[in-house]
Amino acid sequence: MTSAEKTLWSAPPASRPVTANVRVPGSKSATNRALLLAALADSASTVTGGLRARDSVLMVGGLRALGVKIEAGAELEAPVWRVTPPERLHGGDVGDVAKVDVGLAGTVMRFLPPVAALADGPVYFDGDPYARSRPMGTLLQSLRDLGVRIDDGDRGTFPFLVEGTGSVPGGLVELDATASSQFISALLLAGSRYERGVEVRHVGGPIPSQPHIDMTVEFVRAAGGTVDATEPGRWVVTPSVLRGREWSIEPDLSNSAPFLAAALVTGGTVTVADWPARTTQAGDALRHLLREMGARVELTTAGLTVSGGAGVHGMEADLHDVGELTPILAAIAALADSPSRFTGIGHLRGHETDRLAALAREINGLGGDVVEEPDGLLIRPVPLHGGVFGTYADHRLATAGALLGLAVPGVEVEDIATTGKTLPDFPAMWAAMLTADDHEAPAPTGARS
Ligand SMILES: O=C(O)C1=C[C@@H](OP(=O)(O)O)[C@@H](O)[C@H](O)C1
Ligand SMILES: C=C(OP(=O)(O)O)C(=O)O
Repeated sequence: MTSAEKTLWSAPPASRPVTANVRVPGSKSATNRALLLAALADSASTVTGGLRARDSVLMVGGLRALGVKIEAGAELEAPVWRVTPPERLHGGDVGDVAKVDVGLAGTVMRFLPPVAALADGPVYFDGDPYARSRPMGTLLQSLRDLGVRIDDGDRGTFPFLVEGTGSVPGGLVELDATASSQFISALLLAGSRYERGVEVRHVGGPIPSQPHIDMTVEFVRAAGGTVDATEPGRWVVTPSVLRGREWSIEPDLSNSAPFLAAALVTGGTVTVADWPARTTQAGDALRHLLREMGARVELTTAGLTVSGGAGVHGMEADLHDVGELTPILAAIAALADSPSRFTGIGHLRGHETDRLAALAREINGLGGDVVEEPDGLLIRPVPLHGGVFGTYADHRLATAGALLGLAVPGVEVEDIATTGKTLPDFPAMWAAMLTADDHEAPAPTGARS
């Protein structure tokens, strides 16, 4: 599709402060970890409340290609999958290989090759054209270091063939995970099934997205695996049998960000239901980040309630741990009453698109003043005007454009359907939030923090 042919979505402006209760679907990161660990377990599992969006559908498709039985249950209350692992993960035969489509999903492109290495034959990986631009070479080299044969035609990226032999020797591997925490998570998730387990040592600068690594450790342990994470930059997973179990998935807190931000920028109140009291999700940081930008934030038994009305402030923040929140925070910052500087996010150049370049280009296209820095963004708020907001197949660029459109008339977001990567029905959810006349946000009571 040329950009002229791309569909434009007229972002609805907010005619008054947004007041709504919102329920967001399950966490992408948690759903894909649970599905994968269920596939490696010794017996069947259920995954309840998981995300049904492009990234999890790709994970389901990839696991099915490896012979895992995944049945979707009735969805009266919450989506349920029943996952039955096969006796042996199945590769293909030469000339009839198993095929995994990773789309543009980091969790699928990084987490599944270490699983495919356990299959009894070759597994072919490919994805969206832009998947080839996302960092992969480090993971492929790490798998080779652990005894896995991979034919990537020396490209270090897609397409490639993982030549599964039914087992992986495993052991010690040193890698540089400055480009993505997912390299580490990928090896820890599969490592229990390697003959010698896996010892991962990071050599390099700071690792991004620590909460996501914490989530991985938590999930492997919850599946019955053993992970030693006591030494910074080193993780040891001992060989062990993973157990089938019932996984219950929390709402995706990072995907609640545009809705909560809508309350802040319009001076309204939004409550996101079922916010966990304790979680490893990166999105939990919204509680302090939105407060710093001027919101009133209360965690109650009803959920997380964010209210605006006292102004929108810029902030200086190191977003290294919570990089996936950057697009929405950048949109808030462009509407604030003082400048913002976000640092520690150079790795966002390897996300769904080069997010630093894309945010600068698109906000500036609306008249903004955003400067791309080596490891972040400097955002000076100035009056914005309408125009096309490009999204580059990036779900979080699209929701950032929608947020800007609440405050700036005439914003046309390109390819809003790209939100389906992690948030199906985003336009309908957004419209419901804006028309939620009769949805009075509950008075926050019983605050937990
Ligand atoms: O493991 C995960 O589920 C994720 C890890 C992070 O990746 P990076 O460390 O590559 O930023 C995060 O940005 C991504 O949205 C999800
Ligand atoms: C970086 C992200 O996704 P992925 O899992 O594809 O890396 C994201 O969702 O912000």
